[in-house]
Parts: sequence; structure tokens; C-alpha cells
Amino acid sequence: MNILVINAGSSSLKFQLYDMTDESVLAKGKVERIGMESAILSYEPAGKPEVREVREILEHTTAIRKVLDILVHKEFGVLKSASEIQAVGHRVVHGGESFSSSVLIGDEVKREIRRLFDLAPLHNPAHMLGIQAVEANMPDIPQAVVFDTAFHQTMPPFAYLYPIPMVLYKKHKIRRYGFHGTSHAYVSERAAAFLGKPLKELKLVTCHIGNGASCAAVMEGRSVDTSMGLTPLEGLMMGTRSGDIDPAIVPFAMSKEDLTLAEVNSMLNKHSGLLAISGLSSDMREITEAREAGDRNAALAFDMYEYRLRKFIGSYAAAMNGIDAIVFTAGVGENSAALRAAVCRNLSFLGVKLDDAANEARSSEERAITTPDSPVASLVIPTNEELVIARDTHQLILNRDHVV
Ligand SMILES: Nc1ncnc2c1ncn2[C@@H]1O[C@H](COP(=O)(O)OP(=O)(O)O)[C@@H](O)[C@H]1O
Ligand SMILES: CC(=O)OP(=O)(O)O
Ligand SMILES: [Mg+2]
Repeated sequence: MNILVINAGSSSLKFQLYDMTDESVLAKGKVERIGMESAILSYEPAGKPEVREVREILEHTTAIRKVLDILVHKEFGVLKSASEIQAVGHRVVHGGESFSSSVLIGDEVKREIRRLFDLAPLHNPAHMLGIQAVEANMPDIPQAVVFDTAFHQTMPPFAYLYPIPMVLYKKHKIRRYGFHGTSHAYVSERAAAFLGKPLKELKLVTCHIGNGASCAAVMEGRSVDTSMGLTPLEGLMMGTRSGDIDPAIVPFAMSKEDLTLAEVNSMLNKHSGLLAISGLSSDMREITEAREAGDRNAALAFDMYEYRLRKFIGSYAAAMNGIDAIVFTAGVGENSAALRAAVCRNLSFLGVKLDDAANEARSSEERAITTPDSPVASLVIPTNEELVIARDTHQLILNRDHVV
């Protein structure tokens, strides 16, 4: 069975085409700058060079059509016809309290994703555009959705409730949901396999640090706490998002700087984090280079990012009354040896013994970066959210009674 996995953003659409007979990736790519005259389609058929096209792509329906066109292209295509795709799986960031597992799309699921637009205004509307774009181009294909929030539905109420009036939870469902759950679940399973222990016996802190960043306390294979909250703004310092701040800063800054709600929202989501402190970039690669070249603001941004992450790891060790391993994943976690080293060196009190050579080694393999006798292991596990989405979609298609 061939499954197309889609992660639709407001102006981008990432895709991977899987052959589920051996879980191989036939092709992958992305469309960026949707809505512009010079949108970019990048496409990598397996084992062949990347193809890039710059062209006008004004909305998601056209983006999907271009993706389908290139998948069946005479020269670059990997399929003879789009009918060789049997199902589509979508990443959906917010599933609220309704979904603790993946589902096939029906009217009820679409209504629920729409109902959650308010809680994930940057993500859910874009996912809906992706779903509708597939419906427009492939009217009869079954589609599944895999929620970022699903894995965290096991958190106990004392972890997911905020200490604010209960009416806000009862009326508006204001609570911690947590995100990146597909990734936290995947790397937890891989970590257990790597350590050769059942997931049921492990206490893990998984750190998904990419553009968005969150960590999770995973005990006996279940998420018991996570750093993102009602929205993907809470918790760790990120590329452009602030993470935790004193909530009183919001009304205070609004009155002092004469900001509207939309402006303060945009400030915290798009103009904060590494970008705000470094004054340079939201990208950890550029921060690290500038820091090494002696840039003080970049060094401060790096130190704040590391310090805030390390405090979360410490608090989750307390939340679970111990910890067996820390897992680093996503763009920063998989690639920044400098960040991992700073975190691990300062966690020696917990029993983390960094192996510098292993940490510095360039590799895209799953690996330990602590010494074999380290009481707490630190692992680098490349995430693969798309594979999980493809697997869930495949399973749902095989037992098709889940349409709601
Ligand atoms: N070699 C590297 N060193 C440090 N950071 C890196 C490196 N490669 C990628 N990154 C970081 O990873 C981030 C992207 O992470 P990724 O998980 O791919 O994000 P997303 O999937 O949310 O778009 C970049 O912004 C950059 O900061
Ligand atoms: C939920 C979230 O923050 O997602 P991303 O990292 O893709 O922005
Ligand atoms: Mg990501």
C-alpha cells in the first residue's frame, strides 16, 4: 500500500510518499511560500537528485496538485498514476480532549478540527486546508489524521490543569494539551529498544527541540507531563517563541507599549526566543557559529536556551522520582553537539556522564552520548513523525471501522 503523508502549514506543505510493504520512502519534499508568485517546490525521489521548481502556487489545492503532478512526472515521477496512492495521512497539531489516537477522517472529525481552530490558530486551519486540498484533487481517497496531542492524553489532572478558576476548564477546556506527541512517542519506543529494556520499566525525558521545542516526562511508556500547554507557546525557549514567561508581562507590556492582543501574540510567537535575544537568527546553527566567533548576544541566547531546557529536565526527574535516560531529538537535538554537551555536563548530579567523543561524532544513527557506566544515559534518537503517521494510517485502513 502506498501512503502519502502530509504536514500542512499555513504557507508550506511537507510530504512523504511511503511504500508500506517495506516502509520505504519513495519520494519526499515540500512546497514553501504558498500564496506567493515565487513558491518553491522541492522534490526528492528516492536515490535520485533533488528537483526544485519556482512557480506561482496561490493556495493549498494547487500545491497538492503540483505534488501529485511531480509524483507521476515522466522523468522524475515514482508512480505511473496518482491512483497508485491508496491513502493519505495528515499531521494535525491540536486534537483537544476528543482524540487519544489516530482516526480516519469523517464529517465529525472535520467538525472537531474546525472547533479547535481557536486553540491552534497557526496550525489547525492550515491542516484543514491540506485535508480539503486532498479532497479536491483525490475525491475518494481515505484520509487519516494523527494528532500531536494524542500521546499526552495520559497526563494526570494534576499535571494538565492550570491553577486558575475551574470555570475556564469547564467552559473553555483551558488546560495543558502538549504537542509533538507523535515524536515523543516514537523516540521513547526507539530509546527502549536501544537500551534493550521494556518501555514499561523506564523513566525517560524526551527533548524534541526543533523550530518548535518541547520536552516530555515519559513513565512506563506514558506521557505524564510535557512542557507545551494549551498552545505550542508554553515551556522551553524556542527559535522565535518565548516559552515560559510571567503571565503578568502580557498586560504590562500591552499597556506600556500600547500593543493590541494580536501584536502581543505575534511578539511572543514570532519575535521572541533565540531571535529576540541574539538579535540575529532563530536558527541554532547561526547562533552557534556567531557564539563561537565571539558574539555576546548569541552566547547569551545559547545560554538561556540551554539553561531553560536543563531546568525542565531536572523538574521532570523530580516529577517521576528518577530518570533512566534523556533523549535528544529534532533539528537542534539531533545536530547540536554544543547544546547537548552544555546540558549534559551540568546534569552530572543526576548521574549523567557525557562521552565527549561520542557526542561530537557526526552521525545520523541512534546512539548513546554518555559513557557505558553512566547511571543515566543520554541518547540521540532521530525522530520520524512521518513514519508514525504512515503506520497509523496503514493500520486504520486495514481495519476500517474507525470512521467518525
Ligand atoms: N547542524 C545543526 N546545528 C544546530 N542546529 C541545527 C542544525 N541543523 C538544524 N538545526 C536546527 O533545527 C531547526 C529545525 O528543526 P526541525 O526539527 O527540522 O524543525 P521543524 O520540523 O519544526 O521545521 C533549525 O531551526 C535549526 O535551529
Ligand atoms: C506544535 C509545534 O510547535 O509544531 P512545530 O514544531 O512543527 O511548529
Ligand atoms: Mg518538526
